[in-house]
Amino acid sequence: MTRAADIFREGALDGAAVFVTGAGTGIGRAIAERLARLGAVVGGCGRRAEPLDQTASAVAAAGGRFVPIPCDVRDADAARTALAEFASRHGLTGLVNNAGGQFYAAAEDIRPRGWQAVIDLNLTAVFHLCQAARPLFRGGGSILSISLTGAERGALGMAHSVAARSGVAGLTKALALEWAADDIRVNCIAPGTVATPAFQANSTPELRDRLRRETPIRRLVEPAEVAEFVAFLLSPAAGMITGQILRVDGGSFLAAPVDMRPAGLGKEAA
Ligand SMILES: CCCCC/C=C/C(=O)SCCNC(=O)CCNC(=O)[C@H](O)C(C)(C)COP(=O)(O)OP(=O)(O)OC[C@H]1O[C@@H](n2cnc3c(N)ncnc32)[C@H](O)[C@@H]1OP(=O)(O)O
Ligand SMILES: NC(=O)C1=CN([C@@H]2O[C@H](COP(=O)(O)OP(=O)(O)OC[C@H]3O[C@@H](n4cnc5c(N)ncnc54)[C@H](OP(=O)(O)O)[C@@H]3O)[C@@H](O)[C@H]2O)C=CC1
Repeated sequence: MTRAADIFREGALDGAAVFVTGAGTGIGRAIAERLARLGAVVGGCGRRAEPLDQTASAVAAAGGRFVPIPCDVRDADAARTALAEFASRHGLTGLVNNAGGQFYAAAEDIRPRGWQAVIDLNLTAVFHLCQAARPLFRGGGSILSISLTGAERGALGMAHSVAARSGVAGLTKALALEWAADDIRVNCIAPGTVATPAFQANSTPELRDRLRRETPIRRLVEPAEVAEFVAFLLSPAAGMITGQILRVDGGSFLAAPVDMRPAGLGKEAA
């Protein structure tokens, strides 16, 4: 069976202009490439120019349009400027808050700067970009934030990230209500484990095997499966979907969380 669904017709997103954060690598790159193949012009940011240029080359090779705009989303002014620059040239119909991440640590080992770094990246930057996007949407828009499955259930070794993602879940619902009258939809996608290079670099084969076994559908999520869902939620087909936390996790929300604390990485949760 083909795992990475590829269900949309060519040109399904013609006329769309979507800004994707963290578009140089992993899930963000998969999203950027897919949206561009469907006809959207995609603006992508990240701190490093080189990965963005690689996404630009891949998109161009497939005949699409990708505008690399390096910036740090934790710098609110720089992020606003990057988004406004893209929107002034191409318009804006969608925003995908994908840049994010964390380190794994027991709650008692998270120091103030580590806490702040994760909250700034995974929550505060998302708020600033949503706020910046609002006046740039003309005639409606769609905002998606990439979160993490299980945030609302809790997780071991990720207290800072779970707190930030829970904040994003609340923000998603609040903005969905406030902006619905302007046809701005706001949703959150919560993936299970995705075997991106970044995740591989921060995990052992044993841990990945365990995460696979603990996922009711016995495999990890593919970036293309997140990207396809993003395309759907940005499209008019999802016109009545807003304020939702939508999991792409093979059912792992229903299973016991894996202990991500360094001392017990990959072991059974107690
Ligand atoms: C079932 C679970 C599945 C999990 C699935 C999720 C997977 C993913 O999300 S993977 C894809 C995302 N990629 C990453 O998470 C990797 C990138 N991570 C980071 O870049 C950092 O963790 C960051 C988000 C905190 C980035 O912050 P930045 O400001 O760039 O980082 P600094 O190096 O300056 O550190 C700031 C602060 O944080 C402390 N810190 C960093 N690592 C640790 C650690 N392992 N333990 C404790 N504290 C840590 C660092 O020490 C700094 O504080 P001070 O030392 O006090 O200055
Ligand atoms: N992989 C997984 O298993 C899962 C991932 N997720 C989430 O999905 C998202 C993407 O993850 P994934 O593709 O695996 O990870 P990556 O680390 O590959 O992607 C993160 C991207 O965000 C960019 N980024 C990080 N910090 C900043 C910043 N301050 N400003 C601008 N860009 C930034 C990075 O580029 P640069 O370094 O150049 O800035 C990078 O391209 C993250 O939010 C992650 O937490 C959720 C569930 C599971």
